[in-house]
Amino acid sequence: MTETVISTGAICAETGDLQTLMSHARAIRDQQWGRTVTYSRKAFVPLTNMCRDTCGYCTFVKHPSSPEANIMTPEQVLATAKRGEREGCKELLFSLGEKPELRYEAARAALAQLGYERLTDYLADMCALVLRETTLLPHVNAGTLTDDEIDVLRPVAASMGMMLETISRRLTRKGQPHYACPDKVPLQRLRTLERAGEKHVPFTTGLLIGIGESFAERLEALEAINAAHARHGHIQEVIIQNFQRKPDIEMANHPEPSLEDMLRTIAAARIILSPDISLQAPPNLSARHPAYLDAGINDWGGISPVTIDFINPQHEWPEIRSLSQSCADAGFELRERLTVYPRYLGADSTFVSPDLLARASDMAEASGLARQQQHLGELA
Ligand SMILES: O=c1nc2n(C[C@H](O)[C@H](O)[C@H](O)CO)c3cc(O)ccc3cc-2c(=O)[nH]1
Ligand SMILES: C[C@H]1O[C@@H](n2cnc3c(N)ncnc32)[C@H](O)[C@@H]1O
Ligand code: MET
Ligand code: SF4
Repeated sequence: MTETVISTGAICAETGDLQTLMSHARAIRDQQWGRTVTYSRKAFVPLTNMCRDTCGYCTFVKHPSSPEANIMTPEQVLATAKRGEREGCKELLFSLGEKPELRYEAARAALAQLGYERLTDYLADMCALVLRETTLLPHVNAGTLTDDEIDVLRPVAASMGMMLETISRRLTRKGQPHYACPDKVPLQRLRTLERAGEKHVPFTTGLLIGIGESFAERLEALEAINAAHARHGHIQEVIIQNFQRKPDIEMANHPEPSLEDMLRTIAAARIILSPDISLQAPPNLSARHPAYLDAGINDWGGISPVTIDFINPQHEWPEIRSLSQSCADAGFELRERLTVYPRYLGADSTFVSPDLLARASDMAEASGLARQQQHLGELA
């Protein structure tokens, strides 16, 4: 199966010559995206760290009995958003635990204190608050979503996302990272991808690499993402994220994926996925930027000048200026983008709700100008 990855010749993505594989991937990237690599300047809001799942790799999640368990108040959300706005951010990334109220009384109580029964309704109101009080565009990364949840979030989120993580059901068995995680059952993740497409939501997804999946399973997952995009055209970007070991997780002794493994996977993704899907790898999860560019990525994802990466808190964001320099050294221009990609911002787009569409289009236009001015400023 792995041999069908490249149509132009029989090269196996798993064991074939790495340089050949990467040069195929680069060629596709260069043709579609050129020598521009993008990022979104964002502020990160971990709305709650309570979650009904217990992924073996997650350091973010806290049991409701932990003193660190919390739901952010509207005041806290707004404070972060305002700080981001002052620092020139355009995206507010909400990343949070999934449906804790379905599992824990303490989560229901905390939500009730805020006046809510369902976390998603609170999330939607926090998106609305950010839209009302700031210039930021909300991006929601809240895991699996029902039809109704998408309907509630769609009017107030410019884009949404959920990592598919893996397509492997094996990883839901006892002793595996997704054991007893109802939201990490691959069929549920795939259903969310499909629903987002049916409802025309610009969508981010991706794979978590090195949690016990086989190489063939990664390719299968990429094929599934691509098939959903072929049906609906909604996948704006795919993230290839390397598992990061941390001392306080179940997988504290699980090996991290090697650089070569990451490069093979990134290149395979670029070759399998439709060229119009942006390919992203995070710049803070390794000092591997130039190699990732060589393997075919065109985006670094959200980079925050104001908040840490709450999901991988030990990894600092590269300063945007120094990232820009290292991209330039590799022959790429680093450019800012919005959370929603330009192709969903046409005047007759059905992918963004009307109010948000007008607003995001204006921002795209204005920031294009601002960018030019900034560039000229730097030259002066
Ligand atoms: O800072 C992070 N941003 C993460 N983001 C944010 C992402 O980098 C940007 O928000 C998007 O590229 C939109 O601009 C995610 C977004 C998703 O929709 C799904 C998963 C992720 C995962 C992360 C992550 O681990 N760390
Ligand atoms: C928001 C996303 O963060 C990713 N995520 C969660 N824990 C880790 C980790 N230890 N290393 C890398 N990525 C992680 C998951 O893929 C999740 O979907
Ligand atoms: C820290 S993970 C944040 C998003 C969601 N809980 C997921 O796993 O997909
Ligand atoms: S990765 Fe997401 S779903 Fe899994 S435990 Fe952490 S917050 Fe919950």
